[in-house]
Amino acid sequence: MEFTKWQGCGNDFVLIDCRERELADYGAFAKKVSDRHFGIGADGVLVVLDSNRADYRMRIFNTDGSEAEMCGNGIRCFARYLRDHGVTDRDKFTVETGAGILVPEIVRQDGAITGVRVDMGEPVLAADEVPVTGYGSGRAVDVPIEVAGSDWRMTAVSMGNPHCVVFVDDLASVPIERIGHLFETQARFPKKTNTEFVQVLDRTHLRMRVWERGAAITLACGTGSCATLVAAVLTGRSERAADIILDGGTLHNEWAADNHLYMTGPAVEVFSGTVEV
Ligand SMILES: N[C@@H](CCC[C@H](N)C(=O)O)C(=O)O
Repeated sequence: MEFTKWQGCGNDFVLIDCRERELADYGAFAKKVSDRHFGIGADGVLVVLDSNRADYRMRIFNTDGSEAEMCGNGIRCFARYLRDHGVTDRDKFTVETGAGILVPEIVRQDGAITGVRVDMGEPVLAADEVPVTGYGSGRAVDVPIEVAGSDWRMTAVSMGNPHCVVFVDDLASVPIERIGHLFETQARFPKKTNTEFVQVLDRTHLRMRVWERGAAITLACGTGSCATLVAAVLTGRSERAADIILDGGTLHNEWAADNHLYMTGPAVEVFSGTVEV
């Protein structure tokens, strides 16, 4: 099977176009090819499919084989694949995802593609829809949570997939390698969770590191960057537009007046090849 390898802010993906040929088990494929020693190496697998509700459909599988509802860095790579490989001749189109129908748009400067801007839809804040339990059905904003024997404060946001946003004073002192998995599997999150640890640099610059559900530490998380902005605005920490500075690059996000999140950032093809399935 032919594949292309992509990265957006260092969050990397194997992309396969399955419009002509579906695989029997995408989860098993993702587990196998994501392995950095025995496979191609990636944070997940993106699958291009036809849709009867939108122009295209994207599915995303984590390195552990689980399927996620959405992937922010992934949808930018997905959009550039469609444009660069001539699948579409349009710069703006609709993509069906597990988080609904989203709209990426190719960004150009003097004609050259510089990135992708995505209408990421509206954040979901109702606790039972994130889902997170134990905080009623209202919003879980700046609420206490116990993880790894310590008391933390977090804001729960769904961008189609669940996020737990934790603001800290000193990001460098947070042992994410040790505690990330304990946040992911905290019993209050019935579908597990992605966790963003965030240090506010100023009202338009937020430094974020992530532990991703089903994939562990990655260099960036697009949906997580949107959840971070929402949590920062709701807790009075930032303006409604900010740069989210990740280990692998920077995303510019805006929570606009229409309640939609708009995320802008890079998407780069790294190499292509053929893999046995
Ligand atoms: N890296 C992604 C998110 C991928 C899915 C996530 N691990 C989950 O299980 O929800 C992004 O850029 O949003």
